[in-house]
This record gives sequence, structure tokens and C-alpha cells, in this order.
Amino acid sequence: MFDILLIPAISGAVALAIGIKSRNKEEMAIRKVFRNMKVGAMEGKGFVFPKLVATEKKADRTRYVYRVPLGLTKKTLEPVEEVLEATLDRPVEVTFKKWLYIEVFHNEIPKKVSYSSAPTKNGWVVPLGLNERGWHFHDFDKTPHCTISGTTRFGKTVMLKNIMTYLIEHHPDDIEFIVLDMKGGLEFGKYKNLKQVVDVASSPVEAFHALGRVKVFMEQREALFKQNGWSNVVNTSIQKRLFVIVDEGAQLAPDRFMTKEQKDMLAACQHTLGEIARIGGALGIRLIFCTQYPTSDTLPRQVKQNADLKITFRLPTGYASQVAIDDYGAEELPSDIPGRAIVKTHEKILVQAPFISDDEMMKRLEVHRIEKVERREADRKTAEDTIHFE
Ligand SMILES: Nc1ncnc2c1ncn2[C@@H]1O[C@H](COP(=O)(O)OP(=O)(O)OP(=O)(O)O)[C@@H](O)[C@H]1O
Repeated sequence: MFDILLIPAISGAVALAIGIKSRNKEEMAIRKVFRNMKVGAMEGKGFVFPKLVATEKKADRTRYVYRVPLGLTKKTLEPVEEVLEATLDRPVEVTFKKWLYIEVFHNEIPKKVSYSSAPTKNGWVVPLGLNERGWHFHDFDKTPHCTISGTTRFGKTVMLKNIMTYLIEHHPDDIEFIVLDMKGGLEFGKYKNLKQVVDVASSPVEAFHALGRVKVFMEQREALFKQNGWSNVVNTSIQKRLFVIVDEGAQLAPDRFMTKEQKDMLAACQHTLGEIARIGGALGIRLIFCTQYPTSDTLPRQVKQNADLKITFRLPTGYASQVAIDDYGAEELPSDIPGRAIVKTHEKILVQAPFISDDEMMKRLEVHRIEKVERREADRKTAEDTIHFE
């Protein structure tokens, strides 16, 4: 609801007076920015600036609405958001659709957010992070694949653990994971005995075998889908989903110093990852591919092309950012805030990713731990059925 801007004749509560004062300060600053940046257009004989017609106060932001002179271009407005953010020292969003909307957010993006504060949501969704607008979630049934990039120690593995914990807590009976932990199994080996974890591969050879099993499963699934005339798992009664997580995908990239045998094995891994990205989504497989070094060699083309969610933490160069999210920006993320990420879909947003410690993850998932004998039994069943989904 818009509040037509009226300065009250009698200022009641002090808080209100302070609110108005600071709003006035904001308005004045915005007006000065318009003048200094010549945001406006010629009308008749004079240069006309946008005119404030309404303000809308919300819990988290103030929205200023301007009538703009005819002929104001989007190009003129492009730098305004950045300048206002620096001037007001607040997150600002500028949109222009007949009216010019300037939203000034009251809060900064928090520097740390705990996993436990993420709201519960139904569906195949996970919390990606919080920003001044609230929580942002991702729906893996709408966008099945994702890449996560970022220099060492900025939050990739913690993000994977968030995703894994949230999905297990919300779909304990319907989710399965195959984790290719190319950090020698150090990060995910400890979760091997969870009921939902089918396999944790900790070397390229193990990854090759694990991906081989996914390939067989995909072929069986394809046949089943053809037989039933299905085209996408979301339109079937199949409840289960298989998540393939690759932590440090660069380790699966062939290198010229390798033997031919090693190169062939990794080429096969790359090929299967490409197939999962290309056709696995429709069949119920979701791929999450993480890498420290996003280059055209380490991030397989098919994976990048089919991953419509791209998350990046800080990266060293604009070039790496371009490879990771097709845009600059990751090189400018703060160097002192781990967990600060850019989420790129059809739009680009900044979030603070939730933090979960190993201890908390272990505690939350302890109930799903199964004994070694059961694990062997589960493995045997898995090998027989080759990841059996009904
Ligand atoms: N979302 C977060 N919020 C706050 N701190 C975080 C967050 N994510 C990571 N950190 C901090 O950064 C450290 C490194 O995070 P993480 O292990 O996820 O890095 P990484 O990017 O996977 O690094 P590497 O590639 O070397 O494994 C964590 O131990 C934690 O202290």
C-alpha cells in the first residue's frame, strides 16, 4: 500500500520523527544523486528530474516511487543503484517500469547465518542463504543441476553439507546420495554409514566405478521411462531422487602428465557426468558439481550448460568468475566473510549461505546411521538393484 508522502502537521512520537528525519535524509540524498548524475530528460525547454510521488514503508525497506520524465533511458539508470548503495551505505534496488522504484533496505546482509535458522519448506528445496530480502531457496525439481565454485576455504563444502543435511532431514526415505569426495574422502567419508548415502568414492578410480553404476541406473531408468511413455520424473509417481555430489571436480579432469590409462578413465568420468547433466535430470538424478578452479578444462561443458543454478563463493579473478557464473563479481566478494555467495539463475543475487558444523550435521543425522552389517546389506541390495527407485 502506498503512503502518499505527507509530512504530518504535528510530529507525534519521537520515533516517528526520527523515522521521518532519516527518510527525508534518504530522499534528499537520492534527489542529489539524480542531479549530480543528470538522471532525467528534457521536457519542453527544461531538464526534468524524477518526481517523488509516493513512499511505501515495509518492515525491511522503504520504497520510493518516482514519476519520470518521458525519454529517461534504462542506460542512464544503470549506474544509479551502485552510486546510491555507496551514498546511503545500504543495499538498494532500482527498477524502472513506467514508474521508477527505489528500494532502500534497512538491514545489511548478515555476516553469519546458522543452518538452524533456515525455515522449513516442502518439496525438493534447499536454503541457499539469507540476504536483506529474506531467505532464498532452490528447488531441485525445477532446476535439477548446480555448480558451486569458490577459492579454497570460502564455503563450498559447508554449502554441500547444508544441502545434504536439509534434504536428508526433509526426505529421509526418498533420497539417495552418491558422493565423489575427491579430497580423499576426508570430508564425506564420515557420512558413509548414513542410510541415505549409497557410496562415497574417495579416489578417481572409485569415482569411475561409482559413475559406472550411475550410468547403468540411467540406462535402466531410460528404458522404464520409454516403456511407460514418461518424459520427466516430476510427472510420475516416483518419489525418490538420486543426488550425485562431486566435491573438487578438478580432480576428475584429465591432465597431459597422466598415463593413457588414467586419461581414458577420467575421460569416461567426464563423459558420464556430461550424460547425467544432459539426460539425468528428467530421470530423477540431480548433479551438484563443486570446484575450486573453474576453467574450461575443469568444469565440463555439458555440466556447465545444463546447470541452471550456479553458485559461487569468492574467486581470485574476473576470468574465473566469468567461467563460474558467466559474469563478473565473484572476484569482488569480501575476502573476510566466508559463506558470502553469488547465486546465479535467470538473475544474480547475493546471499550469506547458512553455516553448519560437522558436529551439528552429525548430531542431526545420527538417527539415520546404520550399522556396518546393515551397510553391507544395503550395499549388496544396491549392487543387485543398481540404485532401486520405485
Ligand atoms: N556459510 C558459512 N558461514 C560462515 N563461515 C563459513 C561458511 N562456510 C564456510 N565457513 C568457514 O570457512 C571454512 C572453510 O569452509 P569450507 O570447508 O566449506 O571451504 P571450501 O571452500 O570447501 O574449501 P576447500 O576447497 O579448501 O575444501 C569453514 O570451516 C568455516 O569456518
